Amino acid sequence: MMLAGAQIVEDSVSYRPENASVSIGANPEPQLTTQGFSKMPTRDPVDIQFTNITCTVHLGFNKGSKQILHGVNGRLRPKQLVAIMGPSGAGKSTLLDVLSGYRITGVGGVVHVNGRGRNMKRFKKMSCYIQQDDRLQGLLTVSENMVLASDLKLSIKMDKYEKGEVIEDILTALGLYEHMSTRASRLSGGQKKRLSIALELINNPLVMFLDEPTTGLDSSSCSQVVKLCRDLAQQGRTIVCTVHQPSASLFALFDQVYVLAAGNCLYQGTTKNLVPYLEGAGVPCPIYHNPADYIIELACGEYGEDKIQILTTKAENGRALSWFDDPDSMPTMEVLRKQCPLSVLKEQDPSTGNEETPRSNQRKVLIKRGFLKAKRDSTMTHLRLIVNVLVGVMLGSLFIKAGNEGSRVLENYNLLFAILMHHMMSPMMLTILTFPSEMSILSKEHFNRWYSLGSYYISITIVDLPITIVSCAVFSAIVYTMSGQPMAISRFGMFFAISLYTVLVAQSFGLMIGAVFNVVNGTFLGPTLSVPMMMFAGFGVTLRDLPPYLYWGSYVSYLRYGLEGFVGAIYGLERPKLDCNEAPICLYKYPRQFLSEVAMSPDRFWWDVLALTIFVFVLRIAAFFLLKWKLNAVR
Ligand SMILES: Nc1ncnc2c1ncn2[C@@H]1O[C@H](COP(=O)(O)OP(=O)(O)OP(=O)(O)O)[C@@H](O)[C@H]1O
Repeated sequence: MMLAGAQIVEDSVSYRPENASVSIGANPEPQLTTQGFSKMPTRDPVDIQFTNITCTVHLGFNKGSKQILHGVNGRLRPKQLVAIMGPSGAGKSTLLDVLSGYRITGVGGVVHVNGRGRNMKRFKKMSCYIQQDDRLQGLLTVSENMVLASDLKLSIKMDKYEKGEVIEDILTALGLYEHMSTRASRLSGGQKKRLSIALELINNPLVMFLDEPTTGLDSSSCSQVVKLCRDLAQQGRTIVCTVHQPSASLFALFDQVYVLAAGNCLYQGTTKNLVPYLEGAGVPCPIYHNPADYIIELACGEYGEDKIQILTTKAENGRALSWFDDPDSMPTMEVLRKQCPLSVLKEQDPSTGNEETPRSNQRKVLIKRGFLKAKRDSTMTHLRLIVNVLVGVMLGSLFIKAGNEGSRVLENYNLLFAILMHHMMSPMMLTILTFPSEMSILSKEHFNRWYSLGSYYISITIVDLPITIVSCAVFSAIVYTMSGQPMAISRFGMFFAISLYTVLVAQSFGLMIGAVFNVVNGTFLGPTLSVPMMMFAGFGVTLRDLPPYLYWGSYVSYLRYGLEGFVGAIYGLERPKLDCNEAPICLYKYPRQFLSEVAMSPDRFWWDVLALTIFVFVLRIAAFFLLKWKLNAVR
């Protein structure tokens, strides 16, 4: 009999397309139960205390700054499901960002974990952050998402059957087992949310932060997700969610609530103590009124701004612990430190790097995932091929047989520049348009330590290479033969090499822009920054005619090396005189004459290759550092 876990592994390893027989509509939503989720936390529970947390953002040049959190305090107890509540703009997501360690800029205050100042590296190893938008690999099925995540997050010493058992356990507990062959993009909102949780549960985190896990869900899905979180918390985890305005029944599912208004804490304690707390503060909750609704109305200032002040003072901005159950028995920091001595922490601290698996494994899994995504997104793969064939045929027809005719040398030169434009624009724009959409998933997975940025970067470079090479080869073969360029393997090889290098440089340039700017700004910047490159390429204004003070431009324009390389490939290598069949006088019958006219030397081909190689490396490395900077800057 095959293990069910192995079934999951087999399913995804063979990359079976979606199982049409598994239909969301046809199957009733399975009941969620973490009773089946056998993976209990393996470490001591985590008690988090935060003191005087502030967060300030800069609003831009000359616009000053804005303080979002005003020195809030609080305690997040283990085995508790904690709700951070408050009106829109109160600072809930910001507080969650700070507590999870996601936000680092403009943050003040201290976070203690089990009585000690937070060690970010250790904390990240025990926690995960699930952001509001579901950042899933939509092209992959549930089981593929899980298998690839387990390959990245579980020890490489575990075999696929052991990993399969973990996955099966989680999917069953989260009611996703029936949907494991469904693509993530086709799941319902609640199922997507559960898949986001399932992916992070793989390495069994002790602390989970969830930003608005109930937003956009119907009441039944809301309570399913919250019950799931509560069950996970009861197993020994610390789970913190932000919620907008829960219904009375949903509110009752939380153990602890933390209410924010304009960056201040109005209440911190158990859900059932909220009503007596409000009564004690002189703002009693009306009978038959949902206390969750009432405190939000108070936080919005509907009953007067003074009430906010009263509640903030009474809650001591989160310092007061008297509204917890049994506040006197709550362990002090000293007790917590004794319960969790450094010697134990030392044993628990893995000696490996930031991620769970070695970088070689990360690269292998990411490359596998990249190829699978490329295979699934066949439209894009086909489109790239078709565009290259079409443009190749179009240019080939426009400049048909221009390559060997002495009277059409200038025409052929135009063709070479047009080819260069094609190699520059299509890959650059494709990268600028597609890369920003990858950023949110990259940011989530990288923050949750699935892989290093270097592994990701190398994998996307490798995954794109085959289709880039094939498209470029197809285009080159079509345009080269149709336009009647000299039929010599060496010349075609040189022509293809320059084409490929130009594509790689343009892609790297697009990556630099896509890593930093959004689609709108990138779409403007990419072509705009390419114009000076065209000016300095030596087309229109020859390199000889460039004013001396602008000559430096020709060195920084990769198109100059591309054009020079093309000219070297076609007219260099001591090319004999050209045919002169179509006109009585052929000005450039002798290729050397033409080369001197455009101020290009025939023997610079290898210098051009070297320059383009340097461009590829420098721009790729620059794009990597810009990406790294961007990932930190958004935090
Ligand atoms: N980078 C930023 N620059 C300027 N203002 C910001 C920035 N980040 C957050 N804010 C502001 O800080 C306040 C709190 O934002 P936050 O997203 O934490 O609120 P929230 O309580 O989670 O709201 P919602 O429930 O609507 O998501 C808002 O007024 C928001 O506009």
